[in-house]
Amino acid sequence: MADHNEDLIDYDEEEETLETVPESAEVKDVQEASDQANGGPTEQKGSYVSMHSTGFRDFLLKPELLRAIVDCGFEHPSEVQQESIPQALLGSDIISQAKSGMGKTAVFVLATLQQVDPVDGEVSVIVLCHTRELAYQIRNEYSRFGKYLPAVRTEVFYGGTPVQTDTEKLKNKDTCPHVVVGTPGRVWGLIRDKALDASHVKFFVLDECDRLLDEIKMRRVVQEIFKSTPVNKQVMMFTATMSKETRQVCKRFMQNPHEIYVDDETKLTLHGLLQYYVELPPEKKNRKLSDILDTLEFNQVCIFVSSVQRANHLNKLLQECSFPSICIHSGMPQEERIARYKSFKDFTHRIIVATDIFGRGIDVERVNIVINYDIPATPHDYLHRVGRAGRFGTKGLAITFVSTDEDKETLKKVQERFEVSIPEMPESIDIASYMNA
Ligand SMILES: Nc1ncnc2c1ncn2[C@@H]1O[C@H](COP(=O)(O)OP(=O)(O)OP(=O)(O)O)[C@@H](O)[C@H]1O
Repeated sequence: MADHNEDLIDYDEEEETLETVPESAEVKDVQEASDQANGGPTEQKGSYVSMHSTGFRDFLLKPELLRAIVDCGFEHPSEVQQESIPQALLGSDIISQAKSGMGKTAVFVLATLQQVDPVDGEVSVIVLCHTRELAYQIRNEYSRFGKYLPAVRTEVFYGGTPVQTDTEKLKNKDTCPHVVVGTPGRVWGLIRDKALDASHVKFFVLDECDRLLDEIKMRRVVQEIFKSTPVNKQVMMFTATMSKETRQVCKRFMQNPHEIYVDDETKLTLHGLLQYYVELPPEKKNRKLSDILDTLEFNQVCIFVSSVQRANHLNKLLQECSFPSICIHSGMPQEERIARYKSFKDFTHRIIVATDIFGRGIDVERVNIVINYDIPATPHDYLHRVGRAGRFGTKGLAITFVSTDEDKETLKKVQERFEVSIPEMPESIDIASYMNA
């Protein structure tokens, strides 16, 4: 099959208008009731995640899922899990917005695994996201949480890989997945070519939904997939950032959705994250970067740049200076992209130079420093990129290089929008302030 939708996978995000989202009254009620029942919210893990004494057990999940949750080392649900999982399990459509790294993935993975009734040869769940690496990561989350539910098969389908392999899996009853995770281009290609029969889908999930729906080309593809599924299904959407307009677009895919906004816009900044900027001319960026990497302690670092070419160049330069770096961007073969994602996740490399394909959703626990070598295009992008450090309330550090008036303007917008003060990077930074003990 011609792979003509592949260009939809990596695209430039457009500027969006943000607005403050108040916590919905209903969410507040649930929250208050839960706090009362549990003697108030509690702080756990010595971190910045607000937890509740309610446990995963209270969600009445299947024992197989509870076992897997224990294996994952999850002790308590985070706030977004606390708010969203019970609603999702009731079958209502949900839009769930919460800070980066607070466990939104587990909400839909657990909710779908709990509810799915696997029938061989039928795809029951479709999960869409905007990059191939994220799709791969989500499939792995299905494997982690579904390890004691062997009857439920999950597959990931994305572009840049042989379509024949996907088609073969889908046409054989014994290998046809019950859960399909994928990027819109490939999933639509498979449906359009009748390799994937979406007529049994009961759960439709969009992760990073604003990214999937804001850009008109991508939205059209998502719409096509949506239209090929039955009317009666549960629709769930997740993101950390969403404009008022996007929220309206999301709602058009849903029936009376339960809207869960754990954090209003000004609270989306991660509390465990130290944020600084460095003002410097472009020609001094390399020197400064090298100084930072030499001086600061880090477990793993993500360095974001604005283009494929700059990623290649900077990575080469770092390697020539003996820094253990790799790069990842859309200009490399798909297998190579996944291999690099894995080697970074497995701690084989400690520094990754990346374009925005790595800016959202990607979860690498040990990343404690993010460097915006090139400032991101929008405040939303900023929030997602720096959210790669400080996952699940851990400490982290984000440093943004600012060179032009435009860069300064973007930084100003970030500070205004998220009510955060980003000071100039001091001469020295206390290790304890950004390294977890
Ligand atoms: N209840 C929990 N207890 C401990 N760790 C958790 C819990 N829930 C999620 N995590 C871990 O927190 C990390 C972040 O989770 P996840 O990637 O789902 O965040 P997210 O909200 O989707 O972030 P983003 O907006 O960046 O995509 C993951 O490593 C996940 O395994």
